[in-house]
Amino acid sequence: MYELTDEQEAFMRAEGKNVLCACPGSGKTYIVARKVLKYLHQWKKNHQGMAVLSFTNIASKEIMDQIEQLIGVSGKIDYPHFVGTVDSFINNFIVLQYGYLYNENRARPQVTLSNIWNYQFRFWRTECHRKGCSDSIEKFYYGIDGKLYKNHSEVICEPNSGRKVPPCAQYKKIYEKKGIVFQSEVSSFAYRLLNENPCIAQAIASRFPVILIDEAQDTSEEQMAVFDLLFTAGVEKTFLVGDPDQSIYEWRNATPKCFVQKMQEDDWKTLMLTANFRSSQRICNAVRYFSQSLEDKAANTAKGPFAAEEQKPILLLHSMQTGQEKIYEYFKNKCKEMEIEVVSDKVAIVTRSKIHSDSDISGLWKSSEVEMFARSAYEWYFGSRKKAFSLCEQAIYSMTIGDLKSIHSIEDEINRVIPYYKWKLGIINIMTNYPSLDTPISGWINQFKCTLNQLLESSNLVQREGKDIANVVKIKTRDTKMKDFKEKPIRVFFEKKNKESYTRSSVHGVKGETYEAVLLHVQHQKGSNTLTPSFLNNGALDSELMRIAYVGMTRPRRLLVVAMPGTDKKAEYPRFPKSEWEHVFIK
Ligand SMILES: Nc1ncnc2c1ncn2[C@@H]1O[C@H](COP(=O)(O)OP(=O)(O)OP(=O)(O)O)[C@@H](O)[C@H]1O
Repeated sequence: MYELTDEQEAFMRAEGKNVLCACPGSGKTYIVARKVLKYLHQWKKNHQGMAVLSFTNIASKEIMDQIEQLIGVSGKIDYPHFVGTVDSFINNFIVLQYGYLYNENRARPQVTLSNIWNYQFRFWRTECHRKGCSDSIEKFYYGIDGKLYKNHSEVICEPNSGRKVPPCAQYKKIYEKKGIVFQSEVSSFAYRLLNENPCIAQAIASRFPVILIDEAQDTSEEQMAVFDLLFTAGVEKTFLVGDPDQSIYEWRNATPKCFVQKMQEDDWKTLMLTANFRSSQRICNAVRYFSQSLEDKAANTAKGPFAAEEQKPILLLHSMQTGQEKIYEYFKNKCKEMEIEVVSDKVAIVTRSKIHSDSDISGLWKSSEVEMFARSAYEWYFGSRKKAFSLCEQAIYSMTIGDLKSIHSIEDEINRVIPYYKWKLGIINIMTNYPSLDTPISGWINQFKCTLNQLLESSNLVQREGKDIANVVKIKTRDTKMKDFKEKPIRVFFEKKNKESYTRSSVHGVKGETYEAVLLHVQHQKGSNTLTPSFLNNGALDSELMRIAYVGMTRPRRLLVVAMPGTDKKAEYPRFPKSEWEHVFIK
């Protein structure tokens, strides 16, 4: 066990309601594991436990692994405690247990991703069909404010003459009565349950008197509203651990706002971890310009084994014509000069761009179609919706119509079988129902099989011989090199590419990781949500894009290089002052 810093000690002593704002490399998982261990040793209650929550199964597993390392034996934290994801906590302990109160049969609700029931409803209007509302009831949900939303926008619809509520709201009632809860509304449903039934909130608070949320900067507003009700209902000890500067999952409704707000509330105590055990002091000094939390504050203190590294971070400026290989060559040579071995767990080249090459497991995908679906899902969530559509379309075409190789125009071929506009809607329906990319790959495949089955059944498309779902949607079952690959979230198989000697990854793919040297490559790309030199120098610190840059820059221990176009030697780079950054020009 490490000797703890004063700040870490303060966290170990803390009781009541606490927010721990922890800088990169401060050992969040380590200190969470120590805290949990401390409580486990003291625990005397048989039917009340701790809830130790994070956002992905992988993160939960990391906490468990860390605890095992500390106690030196492998085991499981079992009843009465719960270690798992925020989603599974809300599903299992709130929605599935008490949701029966809101349906007519008093049955356990069904949480679902897609609408497989298609209940009949006579009152749709032409406009409802035109806007696509009649076909997408799973996109409607009540927010915690009680208002009806579709795709994050409030539904503002003039009710039919004589009707008090719009048809979508009436249709939604039918589903509600049958106990069908769509995944998108689980948190707001849980909120409503607790809000309208304070005794349930009290029961859960009493079942879990200690709640600890790791990576709490990624809590959505709805999730935080649910936890707020539990906190006020009597949870005795609460710990929100996170770093608002590292919130990079807005696409799944994560927002650092809730976390930051707690830091400002009087009844919450804010604790800080400002010692960085990962990076050199020079890196800590240089990256503070990209952190909102450190605006007008001192840099974090480097306390790790490379705290005193002499090498300044490098701003590598090149012309628009400079080839990528030249930039990488410079970086690799610099690594060699610093005696950093260029291997994938020590050296990483990261970009903001979202799509990367395939997994490291050979023969992972058992058909070209399943790979296209998985790739399409990755594009759908992280990349280009157009690419996602094209991949999904090709996979469905190959499963139901014919060989892709022999066709000239996919649209013409499809039109022979089914009107293209109907086909297009079908594809969109499949994509909007892709399971989350945080699902472990084997679970993702199983969930996707069910969704695809339902969606193909509801269309008139017939699967070709040998191309049925069971044959096509399949992955490898065993791998000798990576035995636990089935437990890994599916996104992992697209985020990294370790085939070269170094790691190549999107910033999302290296979140939480440590390397000796990192090159953040600011590629020149068109588009509003890309990193550019001007954004890095002048962009808002509270934007997700800046946080993505910050996460990338805070991964290395010894060498940080940021490469971007810039040939004017007199140009100003306000966030890369020469006192902290070495400016290097290459042609
Ligand atoms: N008191 C301590 N003394 C020495 N090392 C420590 C101490 N506390 C934590 N550490 C180590 O510091 C390292 C911190 O890195 P880690 O990746 O866990 O940080 P983190 O907070 O998760 O960072 P990030 O949020 O940037 O991913 C870990 O290896 C951890 O074991």
